[in-house]
Amino acid sequence: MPSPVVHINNLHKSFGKKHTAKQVLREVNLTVQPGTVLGLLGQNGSGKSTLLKCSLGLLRATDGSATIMGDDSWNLSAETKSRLGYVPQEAVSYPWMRVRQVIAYTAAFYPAWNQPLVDELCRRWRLPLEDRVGPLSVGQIQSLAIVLALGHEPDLLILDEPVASLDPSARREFLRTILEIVDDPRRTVLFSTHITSDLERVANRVAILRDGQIAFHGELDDLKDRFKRLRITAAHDLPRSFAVPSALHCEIDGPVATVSVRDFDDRLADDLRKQWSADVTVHDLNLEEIFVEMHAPRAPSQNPQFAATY
Ligand SMILES: Nc1ncnc2c1ncn2[C@@H]1O[C@H](COP(=O)(O)OP(=O)(O)OP(=O)(O)O)[C@@H](O)[C@H]1O
Repeated sequence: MPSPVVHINNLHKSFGKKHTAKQVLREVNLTVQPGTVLGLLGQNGSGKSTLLKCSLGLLRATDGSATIMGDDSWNLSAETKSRLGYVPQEAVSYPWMRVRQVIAYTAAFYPAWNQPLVDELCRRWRLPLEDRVGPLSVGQIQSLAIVLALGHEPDLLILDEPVASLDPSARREFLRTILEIVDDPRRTVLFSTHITSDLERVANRVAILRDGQIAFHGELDDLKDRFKRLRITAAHDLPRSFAVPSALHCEIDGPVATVSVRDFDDRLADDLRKQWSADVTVHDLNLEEIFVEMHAPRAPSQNPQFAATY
């Protein structure tokens, strides 16, 4: 097994003073191997940006640790920093400079700057090289930030909601670029997003933050194999006590039940067929549907087996 690019070990992060401290992350463990495209999902305020900043050493963990390429995040060496690219949610800019000048300024920090790649990305994203950065649109500033983070061809690219302000064609170009980058198995991408369809297109792994913890981390396909919607049509009306193991959500209408489950396997469908003399069909859920099911508010009594970690 190669050394992980990112390793987060039992990380806690709180903001504020002791008595009034607000805990945002607790017992977070996450390991990212080289060649991974990991999409980080979570509701607003779930701590995605905080986790990315702790990983990068931009925020200090309250407890636990994070390393990047084996280097402690809080004390990253210049060598490790030179192999990193980061696009924060609030992209830093130089409003008085022209786009061309910002690119040249940033390039000067990196001996191995790939100017042809930068030229190509500026062309694809139609960045106005002679315009000043200040009046650029939010989407143009975001595109510029991504170009600046890619110019030195980092081994690890960390992007915090990189496409939130991009139009559909710019988003498509961005996704194409990400796919090109990870064609090289040494490259790793970690990005947070709310756009689940984009994540499904480019990521091979997903991590879901919920209540300050990683509720799921694994392959996207594994997540989709586990979360299913069952339609159960029994011979007779189903009783009010009808329950399905690992159900997240259940609706009953006479003999028909529609149930979302988080731990599907074929035996579950067979057991239901036998127990209720039922016809059971199994339906796939897309990532957005899984995310919504995982976060849907439900009464504790509705599903006693429900647990925070999936
Ligand atoms: N410097 C800070 N001081 C105090 N609280 C903070 C600070 N930074 C973040 N928080 C709080 O931590 C929580 C998580 O914020 P964070 O920005 O990490 O969430 P997020 O998942 O990235 O949200 P979004 O999807 O809306 O961007 C929020 O409640 C936020 O107010």
